[in-house]
Amino acid sequence: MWKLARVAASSFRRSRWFSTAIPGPCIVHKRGADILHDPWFNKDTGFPLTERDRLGLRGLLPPRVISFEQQYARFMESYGSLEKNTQGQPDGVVSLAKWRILNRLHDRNETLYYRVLIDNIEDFAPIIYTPTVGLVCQNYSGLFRRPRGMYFSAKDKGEMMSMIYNWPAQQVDMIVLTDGSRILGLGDLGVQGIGIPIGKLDMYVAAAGFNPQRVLPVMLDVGTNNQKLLEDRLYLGLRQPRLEGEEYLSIVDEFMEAVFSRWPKAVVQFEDFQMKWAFETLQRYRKRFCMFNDDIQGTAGVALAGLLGTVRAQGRPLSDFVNQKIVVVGAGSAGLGVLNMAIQAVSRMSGDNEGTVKNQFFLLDKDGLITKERRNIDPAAAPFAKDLKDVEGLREGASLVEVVKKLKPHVLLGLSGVGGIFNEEVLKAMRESDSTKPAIFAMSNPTMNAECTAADAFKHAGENIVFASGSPFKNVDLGNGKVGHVNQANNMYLFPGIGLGTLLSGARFITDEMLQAAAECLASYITDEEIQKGKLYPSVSSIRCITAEVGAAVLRAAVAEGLAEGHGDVGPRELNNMSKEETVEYVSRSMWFPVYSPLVHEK
Ligand SMILES: NC(=O)c1ccc[n+]([C@@H]2O[C@H](COP(=O)([O-])OP(=O)(O)OC[C@H]3O[C@@H](n4cnc5c(N)ncnc54)[C@H](O)[C@@H]3O)[C@@H](O)[C@H]2O)c1
Ligand SMILES: O=C(O)C[C@H](O)C(=O)O
Ligand SMILES: [Mg+2]
Repeated sequence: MWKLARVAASSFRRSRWFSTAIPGPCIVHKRGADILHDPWFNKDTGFPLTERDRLGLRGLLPPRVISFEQQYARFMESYGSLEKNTQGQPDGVVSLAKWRILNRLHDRNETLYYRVLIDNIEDFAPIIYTPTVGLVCQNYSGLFRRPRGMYFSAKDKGEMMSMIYNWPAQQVDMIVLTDGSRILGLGDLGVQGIGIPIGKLDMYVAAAGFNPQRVLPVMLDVGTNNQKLLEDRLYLGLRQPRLEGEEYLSIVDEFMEAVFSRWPKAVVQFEDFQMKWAFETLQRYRKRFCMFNDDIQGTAGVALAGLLGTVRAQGRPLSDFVNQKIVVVGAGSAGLGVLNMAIQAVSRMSGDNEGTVKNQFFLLDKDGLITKERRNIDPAAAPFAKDLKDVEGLREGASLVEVVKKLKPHVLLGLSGVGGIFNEEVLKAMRESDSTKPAIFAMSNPTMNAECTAADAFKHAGENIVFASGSPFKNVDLGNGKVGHVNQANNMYLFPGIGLGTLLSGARFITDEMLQAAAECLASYITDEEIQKGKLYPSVSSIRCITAEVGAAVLRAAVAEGLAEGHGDVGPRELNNMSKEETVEYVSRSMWFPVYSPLVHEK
């Protein structure tokens, strides 16, 4: 236990994001106990005596003042005890216990919460984000203690323009919005899906340095089609079937108008919407508002960076991407997003138009290989349907194993939400891949929904593969001192940088060029040496550095397109004059970092 506290305390001091400058004051409009109950301002036992006097806190706290470092070490010690005391208990129980202790800190003292999160991001991301956040959403109505974020329901129609003013912060920079209809691979979780925007925004604070007082998680509760939830007496959402058609869209329209009328410069991320609404809302709003869909666009960039990495892993030049055979399993918002972006990349590399470059990509959904013979094909999937003459020996609806055996693809990429569909037979078939280093991406979340485990991938497809999963797995011990490296192919590598770069650019909307710049930046982040070790993505522990680079790439793309209007004191001319290095420096400097600021009371 002592050891853990020591480790924690030393990582606290080492944090490279710590600024030695005296933090500027923070204006607070409350006094006394109200401050202690506000996690934005609360310092617990850390209030200096002079501040206790100024803010009417004297006598409301035990007399001794505990330093931030000591508070940090104390929390890490409790966390360490919890780890020890829950040893041997089922994974879900342990993860939820860890989530609870972190959540309690989040609700009490945000400065300390974000500091421990930033310094220990590799250990804590799996708790506050994927995969534990999935379990939290499934159990949300029972776990609910305090509200976080805002809830707009179908019953609020006509009220949203005024409701938005109920949010206490003057300024909001980043909003993550869901309607709960496709939470990870867990389906429709209705109002319980609020856990996802909360987790994503925690990553925005930890990875991109958004000020937690300027982020807003939002749930649009338009009902649920999940019968179990509708019958659950504890369920906290509207007990009605989901709104559809124009009724649904009018709710989202009203919300978007309300948000941008109060905070015209905010960035909105759409998250975990079922496919039909994911695509429809993206088309509807992307030219009107500053928004993007993370599942379609963030995922695509992360997958593309990984796909380019697999070309390098084979010792081939990037231009060889155009010759890779890629099988995408899952024709939903994520799978189609990946295909669209990958095809754009091939078309740029080869100079051919998009229509002629689709041949290397193969798409399967729940009914197997999608060909032009498919009846009632989804219009979004139609452009990727294969002509039967281009897939000789395969039929409409061919199974995954048939497809892999026949095509011997370089890459097998799963975004199906179905756990285990890369079974032993499929993985063994990947041994015959035409690639010298076959790639397996089991990108579905959470862990139970991954198309295969890391251990199975290395066991059945061979030690020579490169492997990536959406949720974290431990590296695999291959024996004889060899290690099968596990990459986490998760959109968390991009969305924080997309959000921050966009905000700082002041662009009014997010273009394909900005997203492409983000993906290319991530792809180039990893060195050849790392690639040789099977690494396609950098370590999560360096997520702030990655985000600074990605954010700068997005910002520069906005400048290049003439979209940058600037942010705060930094106008378009200054942005335009910044070199690449200066832009990275500017983005890094703009990141909020958790330290206790002197609180100044103003009526
Ligand atoms: N790693 C990441 O960063 C990341 C990002 C986005 C989504 N995801 C994950 O991807 C999954 C899918 O997300 P989505 O938004 O595309 O969902 P979606 O519901 O829009 O699409 C799912 C697709 O999978 C297909 N499918 C279902 N069963 C199948 C089967 N047995 N074989 C082949 N295909 C099958 C469906 O037909 C559909 O086309 C989810 O688990 C989600 O968590 C991961
Ligand atoms: O939330 C994640 O971990 C990634 C992605 O957005 C998903 O929907 O699975
Ligand atoms: Mg998502």
